[in-house]
Amino acid sequence: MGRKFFVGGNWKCNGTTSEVKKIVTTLNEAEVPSEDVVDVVVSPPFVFLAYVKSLLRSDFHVAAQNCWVRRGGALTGEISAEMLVNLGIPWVIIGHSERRQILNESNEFVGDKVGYALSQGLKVIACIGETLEQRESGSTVAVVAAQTKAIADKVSSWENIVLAYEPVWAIGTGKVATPDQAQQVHFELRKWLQVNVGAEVAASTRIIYGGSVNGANCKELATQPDVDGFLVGGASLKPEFIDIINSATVKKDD
Ligand SMILES: O=C(CO)COP(=O)(O)O
Repeated sequence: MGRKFFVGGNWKCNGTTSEVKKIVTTLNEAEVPSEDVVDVVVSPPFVFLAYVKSLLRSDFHVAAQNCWVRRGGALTGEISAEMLVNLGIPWVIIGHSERRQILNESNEFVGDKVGYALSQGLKVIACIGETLEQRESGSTVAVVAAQTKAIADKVSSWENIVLAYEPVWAIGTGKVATPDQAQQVHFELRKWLQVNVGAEVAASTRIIYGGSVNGANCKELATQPDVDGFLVGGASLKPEFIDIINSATVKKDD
């Protein structure tokens, strides 16, 4: 298969300077597989990006948690993709459910953002996922397909995209998707990419899982053939994030 494992740490709106320093020190001292085996990307709040980048070991990378949908300018409070490029920030998370839900970011808006960020040279962790209500009504696949389509409509190359499947009901709830539940949706997403984008993109695009991943449940999730890594919230602030990075070497089920 050859998809490199990807582990992202989304710190969300957390941290003080001293807490950030402590997390980075732990990461810098960790024994983990090489960059050939796993991509590790941590995403601090904007205000700590430059600081984290300056302290962080060179085999780990940083991501912003958002960026503006088009070129910067008279947009008080926003951060543009160009600024991230200027700071040497390689990655950005786009379309996280907290922004979709709390800040009403639509599928189209998220698709536009992904397209613009890629056009500026950023790599994108694009987030999708259904709510509990949508899952219970049986529309999970339709919801994530529509979210993915809005992204695919604005993207000509998938080379710099990681797709993060994060069921909303599993985020911050301690209610992790079972390995089967995650695998099922990842499989459907890969199939969607195959039919609607192409076989090569489907085979090479990393689809990572997010939602209550921790040091104890990561290994079993990592055995699933279509789970190519994780986007971790709460546990990325703790030393167990190292265990999650190390799940990159778990053997996949056939
Ligand atoms: O939203 C997430 C990562 O982007 C997941 O958060 P938790 O790992 O805290 O559930």
